[in-house]
Amino acid sequence: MKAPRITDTTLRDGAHAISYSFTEEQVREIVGGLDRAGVPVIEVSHGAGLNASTIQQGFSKTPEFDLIRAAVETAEKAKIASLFVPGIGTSEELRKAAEIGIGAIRVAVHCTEADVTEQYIRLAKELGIEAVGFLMMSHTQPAEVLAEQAKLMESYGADCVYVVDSAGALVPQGVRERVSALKEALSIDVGFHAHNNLGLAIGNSIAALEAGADQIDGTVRALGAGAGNAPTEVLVAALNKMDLNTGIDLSQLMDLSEEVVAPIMPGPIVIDRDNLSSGYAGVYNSFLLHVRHAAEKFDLNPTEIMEELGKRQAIAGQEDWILDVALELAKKKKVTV
Ligand SMILES: CC[C@H](O)CC(=O)C(=O)O
Ligand SMILES: [Mn+2]
Repeated sequence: MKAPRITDTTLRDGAHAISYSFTEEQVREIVGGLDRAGVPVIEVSHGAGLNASTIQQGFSKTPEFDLIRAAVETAEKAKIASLFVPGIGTSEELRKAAEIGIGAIRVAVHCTEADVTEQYIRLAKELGIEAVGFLMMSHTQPAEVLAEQAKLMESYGADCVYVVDSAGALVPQGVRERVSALKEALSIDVGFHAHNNLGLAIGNSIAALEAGADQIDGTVRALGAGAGNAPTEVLVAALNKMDLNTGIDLSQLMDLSEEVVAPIMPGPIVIDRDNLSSGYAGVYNSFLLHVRHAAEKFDLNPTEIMEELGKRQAIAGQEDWILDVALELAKKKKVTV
């Protein structure tokens, strides 16, 4: 097994957990710490990607291009990446981010919709930056389907394709099957992005590595949507124990986690009832904040909404279903009372 390339996405996936409130100062501090520790790729953007600061996705406190510029100015060695969801972001934002100096774009789509990434993966390559395909909600499809979708991304010029466990619903066997299928089908890198709803973010990342994954995501102190991600510092510690040297300084990462990231967090990331029910029902983690708001508004338990979204197989981009579901559940309750 070889050491993976680590991408830290605290400043992107973590934004979901703190209502998109990162400031330029926080970005400079976190990028500085990650860069000094030797993390090679740092992702910065709205949690739902470029141009996602909207009423549907949640408004950013600071314009994202200011955050991306701060990151690019701060990083001395690390490559700055951003996330891009076709339809939320447009070519204009992708060009602007490249102009500011990002070195990679991760193009994220539901895992059966690789065809909509073509235009953006090709544009990224024209702009001279790395292009990564991000197959979200990968638990919903069998390995063969994911491999076909990943092959499409490779044919558009992607440098890597990720299996993304958006709902934290996969177990190690499922991760192994999916990563192995992509490794067999592709000649580019394969990555894995975990969420911790079933307490398996680190275990699943190790399973991905055993199946040949080349790139793995983490977030400092697990700061990410819902149940959070694989904590980058824990991942590095586990890899060290496995004699896989990522070149990342563990003690600097632990300091960053304790002294810089923890104070920003409203509380520790835990697998509470909402997060466990979301992973168990296979619901997208980024829905959590919106589900909690809807539950409060309609006096419901967030778990009821999660279970119904799971039954309806809601995917990224269907945030508007959350209110519909909550309204329907509230009406039903009134009728039965
Ligand atoms: C498109 C936003 C989303 O949070 C991407 C991601 O990290 C995931 O699907 O897990
Ligand atoms: Mn995520």
